Amino acid sequence: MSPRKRQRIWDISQKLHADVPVWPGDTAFGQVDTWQIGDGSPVNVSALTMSTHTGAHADAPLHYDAASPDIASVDLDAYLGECLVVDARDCGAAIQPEILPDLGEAQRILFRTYDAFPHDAWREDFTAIAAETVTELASRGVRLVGIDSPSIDPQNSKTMDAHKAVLTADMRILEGLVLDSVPAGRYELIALPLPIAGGDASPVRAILRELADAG
Ligand SMILES: Nc1ccccc1C(=O)C[C@H](N)C(=O)O
Ligand SMILES: [Zn+2]
Ligand SMILES: [Zn+2]
Repeated sequence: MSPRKRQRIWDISQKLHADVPVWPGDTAFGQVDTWQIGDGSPVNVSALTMSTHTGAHADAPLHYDAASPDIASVDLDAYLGECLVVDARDCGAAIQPEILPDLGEAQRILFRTYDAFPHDAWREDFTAIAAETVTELASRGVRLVGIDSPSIDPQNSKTMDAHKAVLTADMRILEGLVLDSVPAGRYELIALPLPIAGGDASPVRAILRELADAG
């Protein structure tokens, strides 16, 4: 029997550290030592302080609707399975429906909007997703929409139109992905949120894996 071909993996998560850019006014990432090896302790243990929306993360419906489920209550199947990565660079303020390619059978769509992900500084001019695009994706059977931007709505949005369109279609959201090294195409997505009780979002370790049937 021929050896099983290793499927390539792309890590599409941001590294978490003290200087990771966060939403203006939100909680900065912090890490402190609780115990350290030596002085009577056999182990190192630290404690984290962070916004639930730090780095690559999954929004819970609770984030944009107070009566909706928390991140511990969402089904996991939306965050695991075949996805389509779409090159949406040069879309300006928001991704419009007209740029959508033929999605085939894809139920998960990830949009790349950066040439180079801004790891070192907050960029407020990020590309969002027009609510009409969310609605069009839902009409084509899409269950999860992801993006490398920190939000699917513009930073100054007060109406959260894209999130509300997601709520209407009961879709799921991934934000803060890093897609710089990922060519447009079909992949297996694995990006599972933590079961944080009452959580409005959860960090995820998001990866893409080459599909077994890829040529
Ligand atoms: N931390 C925040 C604080 C206030 C308002 C928005 C944010 C966000 O991070 C945006 C979020 N990722 C979103 O789901 O749109
Ligand atoms: Zn978020
Ligand atoms: Zn969001």
